[in-house]
Amino acid sequence: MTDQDVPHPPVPATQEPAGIPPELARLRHSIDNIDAALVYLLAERFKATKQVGVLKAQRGLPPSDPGREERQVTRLRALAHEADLDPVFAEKFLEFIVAEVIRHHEALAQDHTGEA
Ligand SMILES: O=C(O)C(=O)C[C@]1(C(=O)O)C=C[C@@H](O)C=C1
Repeated sequence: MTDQDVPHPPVPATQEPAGIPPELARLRHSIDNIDAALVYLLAERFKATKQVGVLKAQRGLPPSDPGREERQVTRLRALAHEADLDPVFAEKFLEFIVAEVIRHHEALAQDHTGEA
């Protein structure tokens, strides 16, 4: 059984202490919504990369693809620029995620090698 199989109630927004300025409470509520969206978006990305990992393991392809990463970084930096987000931060964020994906791919490749 995985964590995803366990029924759980909807996750409420964070509980803020009484007496904080309403503007701060409103902004924090918005931040909570954005964080929730980020978590769901990341979960979808990892679902897709897991399938990529299986495909690569089955075909004996290397877990990482530096050429693809370079193209992604170029595109992401341009998007960040357009969106008024620090491109250096955007690149670091992608690097952080991709490093985790590669770790997953390596584990899948290991499992695949271990199969009879
Ligand atoms: O596109 C791939 O080949 C992937 O394995 C996915 C991904 C990514 O997370 O975007 C991860 C590792 C690769 O080095 C490049 C990209």
